[in-house]
Amino acid sequence: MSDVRAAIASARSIVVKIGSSALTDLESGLDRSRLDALVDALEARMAAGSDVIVVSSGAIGAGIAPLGLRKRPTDLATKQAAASVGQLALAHAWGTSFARYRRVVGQVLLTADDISNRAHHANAQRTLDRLRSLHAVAVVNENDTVATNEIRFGDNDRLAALVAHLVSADALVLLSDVDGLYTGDPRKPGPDGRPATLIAEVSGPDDLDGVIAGSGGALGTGGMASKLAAARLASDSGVPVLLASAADAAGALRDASVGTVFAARPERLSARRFWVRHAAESLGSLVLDDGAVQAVCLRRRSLLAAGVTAVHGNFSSGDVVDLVDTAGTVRGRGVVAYDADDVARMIGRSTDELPSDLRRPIIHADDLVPA
Ligand SMILES: Nc1ncnc2c1ncn2[C@@H]1O[C@H](COP(=O)(O)OP(=O)(O)O)[C@@H](O)[C@H]1O
Ligand SMILES: N[C@@H](CCC(=O)OP(=O)(O)O)C(=O)O
Repeated sequence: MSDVRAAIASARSIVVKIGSSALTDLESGLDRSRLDALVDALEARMAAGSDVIVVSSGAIGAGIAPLGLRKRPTDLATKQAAASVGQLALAHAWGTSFARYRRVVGQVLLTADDISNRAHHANAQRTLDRLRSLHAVAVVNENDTVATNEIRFGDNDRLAALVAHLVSADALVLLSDVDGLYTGDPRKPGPDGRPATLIAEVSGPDDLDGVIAGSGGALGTGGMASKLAAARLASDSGVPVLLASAADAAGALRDASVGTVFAARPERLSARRFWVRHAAESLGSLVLDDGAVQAVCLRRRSLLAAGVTAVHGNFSSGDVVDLVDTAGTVRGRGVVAYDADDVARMIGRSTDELPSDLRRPIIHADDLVPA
């Protein structure tokens, strides 16, 4: 067995995320027998000595049938209404299913803001920790009814990876309707007409070269791209990831013998760099010329005004901004040292042309993270 699988199999604390497609269908809503099978597998892992936090999608999926809607809503207000109906059913179903084992469940609803904001972050951490010490299972979901387009998590894959980071979990398990990462969407033939093949282990970004991460099904939201982004986020915080089918939950949780595993990076990203890359919301962007992209994103130098060609957004000193190249691709992120209007006055000028109070780099190398 590979080292990564062994680490996941023996992880003391794990976060397990279950996608909408694994728990709900369009016509019948929540599938209780599938949920019971998942709870059996989770309970077996807990009986073997692991602490488990569940991140459960499915609120919108569970709210579709009771509201008489025929497909997954696309507008925010209907999604939020469906989530408010479905979350009640979802939390109740988790509670009833775990009650078969006399296990108590606590519902934890979070938004992206709760992870970026230090005070909320500490509260969420404390609640999760206390639920664990009381032997209750936390069932986490995005707080859909208060989340807006701007602040909502891209999806629960990201939320699950942020929760794994928050509680310093030893492993993250993503359970979906697909049995792992394929070279392309397994529902479609690849560009050469051949079927996509399963990738058993991803050791680093090079293993993803040529992989096509497509969109999700009728009920899922994130698709494979969001699972890869979540795996990267977890890997940056030193957490290995297993992606498997919810139908294989028993094997996935027993010995990590199924699906695709993603190795954690050897050294965790520092807390500051992690926050810049993953938690903070970007409030603007700076366009960099080719020389600045090379210096900053590849050679990790500080960003000077001379390499910036345009500035967008209304940010203040201390905010996080995206760094984009001239083709519009995001190449990194950083904490900007000046307000947007100061940056606008400085761009394209060499340091000795600038007044003495504007001679610090626009972004210091320690505050920069490549994409
Ligand atoms: N490269 C790929 N490998 C595996 N699945 C892929 C890939 N590209 C796209 N997919 C699709 O992504 C789907 C899983 O995403 P999604 O429906 O959002 O799941 P969930 O509801 O579990 O979050 C799979 O059913 C699969 O069809
Ligand atoms: N929070 C929402 C959607 C979450 C979501 O990311 O869905 P999925 O891609 O199936 O994990 C819900 O519970 O329906």
